[in-house]
Amino acid sequence: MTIGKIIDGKAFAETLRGKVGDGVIAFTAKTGRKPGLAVVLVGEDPASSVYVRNKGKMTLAAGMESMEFKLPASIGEEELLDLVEELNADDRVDGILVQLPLPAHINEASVIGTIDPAKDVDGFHVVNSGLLATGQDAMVPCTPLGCLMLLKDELGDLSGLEAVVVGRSNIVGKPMAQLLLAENCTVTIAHSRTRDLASVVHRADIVVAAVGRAEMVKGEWIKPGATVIDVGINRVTDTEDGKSRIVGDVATAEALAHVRAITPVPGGVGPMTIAVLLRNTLVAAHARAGLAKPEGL
Ligand SMILES: NC(=O)C1=CN([C@@H]2O[C@H](COP(=O)(O)OP(=O)(O)OC[C@H]3O[C@@H](n4cnc5c(N)ncnc54)[C@H](OP(=O)(O)O)[C@@H]3O)[C@@H](O)[C@H]2O)C=CC1
Ligand SMILES: Nc1nc(=O)c2c([nH]1)NC[C@@H]1CN(c3ccc(C(=O)N[C@@H](CCC(=O)O)C(=O)O)cc3)C=[N+]21
Repeated sequence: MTIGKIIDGKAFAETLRGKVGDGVIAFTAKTGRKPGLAVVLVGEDPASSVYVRNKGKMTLAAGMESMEFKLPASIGEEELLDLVEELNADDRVDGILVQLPLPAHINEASVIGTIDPAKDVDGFHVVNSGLLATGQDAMVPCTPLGCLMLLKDELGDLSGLEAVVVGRSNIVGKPMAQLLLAENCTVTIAHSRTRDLASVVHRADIVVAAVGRAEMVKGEWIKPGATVIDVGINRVTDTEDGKSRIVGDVATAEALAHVRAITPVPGGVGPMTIAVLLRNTLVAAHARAGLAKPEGL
């Protein structure tokens, strides 16, 4: 039996971060300042704290300015909106990321809608999602853009391929579908009300799983030779050693016998998300400084 390839997202992300680092040096030489990324974390969600710490570390390693704002979960919406306005007005800040989800008493859409679209390095503002949906130059959400980079690296031209995106969130599923459509894929978006998910997935040359359910996409659902991108980050407790580890939305071990290539969890899409965040921040810094878009990113 042939076994599929495991796509090394970690290595790809490292290369991308290296290119971003070169771009940062050039930007700093031209403008006399470093690109700046502000990350806002509300509450104490331990998983979120890990992402924020990693992002902060990588931002500094790429030569950028990192600003972190840790706010208590009890903060009012007005106060959070005021902070976003301050960051909008701060010239040192090129990118603003407000970690999601926010506590239930805060309206996420109002917070995202308050971010200056030019600093919206997550690409979540309706201006950016609208630009993406209409085929215009936009800030593109980091995770889907990272997935697309891996797919193009693996497959080259995606034109005409059948793509199935499982999940329709605003942060992963929907923008992923838009990107694949722009690459001329025939795109299906599946979700919790989809009937016979197994046979929908079985049509796909490209499967992107962004569900948030540990190993729900089974190996036998995958069409032989398909390429699978596993976005899921699910913390599970190992039944054998009782230790906690993270797994994706795809049953990877089973899927390996069917796929052409698949991203692992960890070491697949996650590191790409952070690398693209830095890339988007560098791109935003160039646009705000009136400089041409950096090449090769
Ligand atoms: N690696 C990375 O960088 C990132 C990873 N993630 C991870 O990706 C996963 C998805 O994240 P996100 O999009 O924010 O999640 P959401 O919970 O916002 O969306 C999940 C989607 O999956 C669908 N879904 C849920 N259950 C099923 C089911 N049984 N069958 C088919 N579809 C189903 C939902 O459908 P419906 O709309 O009908 O409810 C929904 O559209 C999570 O594990 C998250 O942790 C997220 C962001 C970045
Ligand atoms: N405004 C906003 N933007 C986001 O992009 C955003 C967010 N909110 N909320 C949470 C999700 C999740 N997310 C991840 C980023 C990196 C890894 C990552 O680096 N993962 C590594 C390590 C995982 C580990 O071992 O813990 C990996 O998969 O190899 C995972 C998940 C970004 N998100």
